Amino acid sequence: MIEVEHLSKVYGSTTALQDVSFAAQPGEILGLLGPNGAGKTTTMRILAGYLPATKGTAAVAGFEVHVDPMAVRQRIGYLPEVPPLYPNMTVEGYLHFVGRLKGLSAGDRPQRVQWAMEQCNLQDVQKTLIHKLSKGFRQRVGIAQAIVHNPPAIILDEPTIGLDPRQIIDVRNLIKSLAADKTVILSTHILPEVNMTCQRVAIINNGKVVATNTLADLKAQQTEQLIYELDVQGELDSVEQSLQSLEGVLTWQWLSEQPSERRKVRVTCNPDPQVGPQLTHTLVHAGVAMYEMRRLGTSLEEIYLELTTKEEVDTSAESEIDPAELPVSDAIRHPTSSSEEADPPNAEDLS
Ligand SMILES: Nc1ncnc2c1ncn2[C@@H]1O[C@H](COP(=O)(O)OP(=O)(O)OP(=O)(O)O)[C@@H](O)[C@H]1O
Repeated sequence: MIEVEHLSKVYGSTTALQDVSFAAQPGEILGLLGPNGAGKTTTMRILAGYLPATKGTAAVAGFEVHVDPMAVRQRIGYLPEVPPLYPNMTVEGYLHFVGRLKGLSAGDRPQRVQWAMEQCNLQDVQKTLIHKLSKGFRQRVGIAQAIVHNPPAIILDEPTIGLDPRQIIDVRNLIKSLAADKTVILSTHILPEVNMTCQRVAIINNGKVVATNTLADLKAQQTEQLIYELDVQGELDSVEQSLQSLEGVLTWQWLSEQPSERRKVRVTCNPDPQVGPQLTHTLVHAGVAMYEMRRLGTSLEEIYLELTTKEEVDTSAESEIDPAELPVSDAIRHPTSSSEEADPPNAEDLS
């Protein structure tokens, strides 16, 4: 139903997406998971037809976005990060207005608006002005405007951001009910969101898809390796030669470049439990001082962190903050860069 193939997007000197591919089928909720700035919004805006891709294709129900944008817009519902609402309209009036923009006939509109309000549990506030609604209700109105024309595909950009826990549960349940007969893609930077709502996840980092799988398979895949983080002091060559000499060591990656030859290194090994003791023995024997050796777990949070910090770490040798030293939950829930401001509501966003 939704197919994205080799999508790239360049904004001036910023490459926001590089060769991104994934697909989602009817009845499925696919989570697009990644830290701030990963490229989630860019992907969604291209899919919704609001932004041209630099390369690659995005298609909905067999229609390519750049070839037949009108056909795609009729088949897709899009909730941007900030819903494009008109605060001085009533909920019902606004949904009629959006229905008209989306090409619903005057005869069909009352029934479709009623249906969207029922789906999103908005009947009690249908005559209320939008600016008087709570954030949770405004989010539901945002979802209602995305589904009012009954599209088979829905894309939701961070649909639960800023909601309180009760509202989050309500919106998640609403999304699950919509997915019964539709294809839903939602973006989030929060792992629990995917865990709670999605069957499958595409993890995106620095504009690239670094994993696509069910969460269960993702976990199974990662437990085929053991990962150790070492804090060592010694000649670089001695450390690297020691690592190279061990059969169980698959790869390693320096996490920090620090003075006085003390560094952190992340070592990926095959799952043989003997590799850990062998590592210690070989390094100490080579005259390398070991301050710490930590085996990284395989919780989903750690897997996500591993997948989404790899490249950052590789290229951040000179940065003052070592991402590997951030607490896992902080790095995931409180990424350092700020969110992109969504476009201000305008009539084009409603079309
Ligand atoms: N209009 C633009 N002009 C220039 N660069 C942009 C523009 N929009 C996005 N970018 C850059 O493209 C990259 C991807 O941004 P995007 O908003 O798609 O990420 P995101 O994963 O949705 O992030 P967030 O979770 O913060 O919304 C970032 O580096 C961002 O700064």
